[in-house]
Amino acid sequence: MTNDKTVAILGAGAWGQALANLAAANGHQVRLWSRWGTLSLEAVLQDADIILSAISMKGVREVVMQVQSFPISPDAIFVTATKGLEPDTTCTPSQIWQTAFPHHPVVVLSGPNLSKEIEMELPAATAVASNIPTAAEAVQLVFSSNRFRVYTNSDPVGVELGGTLKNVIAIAAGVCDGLQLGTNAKAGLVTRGLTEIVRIGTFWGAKPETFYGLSGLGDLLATCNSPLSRNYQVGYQLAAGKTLTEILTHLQGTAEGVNTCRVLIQRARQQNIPVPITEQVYRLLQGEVTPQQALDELMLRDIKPEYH
Ligand SMILES: NC(=O)C1=CN([C@@H]2O[C@H](COP(=O)(O)OP(=O)(O)OC[C@H]3O[C@@H](n4cnc5c(N)ncnc54)[C@H](OP(=O)(O)O)[C@@H]3O)[C@@H](O)[C@H]2O)C=CC1
Ligand SMILES: O=C(CO)COP(=O)(O)O
Repeated sequence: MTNDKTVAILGAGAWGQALANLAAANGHQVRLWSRWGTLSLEAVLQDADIILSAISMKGVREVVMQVQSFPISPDAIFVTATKGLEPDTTCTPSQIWQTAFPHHPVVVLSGPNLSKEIEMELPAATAVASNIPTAAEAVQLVFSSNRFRVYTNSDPVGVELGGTLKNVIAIAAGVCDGLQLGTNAKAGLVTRGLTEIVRIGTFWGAKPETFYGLSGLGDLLATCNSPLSRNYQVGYQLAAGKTLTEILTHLQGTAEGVNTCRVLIQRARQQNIPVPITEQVYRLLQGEVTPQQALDELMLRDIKPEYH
């Protein structure tokens, strides 16, 4: 390859490692950083063309502040692959990166990308979105291969929110399967979940069509149907009667939907956006309702037109 890039990947969790492997397989020089690793953050960042964060939401701001204290290439492109919302500010990860680095392009990478399948070298597709088309195209080139098809997209807000908001619906889908409610119920839930995502996302500035693409519908299909999804697993185990504390103690990796649901409810209530599924997931996570009560609440809401 003639156009090799130096790629710094921050976060050596499941997703950071999978993305590092994809870039390395394309011949790029990859430096993977974890707070427990042997490489210093300063060394990882030095002269990097691409700085990709796969840090879980709870660590994003802390890592952003650390990165700010080291020299980086003036041409560096930031990529965020985190799917979450910050509790206190309700900011998305890309907003945090962009505010900290206003003179650098920020690209959002999101799609139906269960990391275990990608590590098994199964084919997958994703979207890279930015307001700066050349930045998205540069990131597309770094990760594209015969097993990872990368599409550019010009709606970073929508792509980021698609990947983030679907985690709440994936928890609900896990509950649906855990209660053995059947295929009709699941189809109804996921479809109305998408309506809810479009409603919130467009209110927050995204283009509606983005949610019918890879990071919205695509990621909903993946996470609402796969036991590999940690968010789905949370819902499935809640349906089996486990407490959230028990589930999170034994869960491998991060289920961002738990935190996202709380942030989402806070913001949706402030802004009067109807989010009935998210509301029931929230009450379930708070221990205020049982899975069966949450289902009954959803089914017995006031009847209404489908499009309203
Ligand atoms: N796994 C997947 O299939 C996919 C995940 N994602 C998203 O990517 C993000 C990461 O997910 P995943 O890799 O699965 O999660 P993991 O829990 O496996 O990894 C989280 C990573 O964040 C790091 N981290 C968290 N807090 C800090 C901090 N304060 N300082 C430094 N590092 C920190 C962890 O470091 P340490 O190990 O040192 O704790 C770890 O490297 C999530 O937002 C997730 O939604 C997106 C697409 C696919
Ligand atoms: O976002 C993901 C796949 O696209 C990963 O889903 P989970 O975080 O639920 O495992």
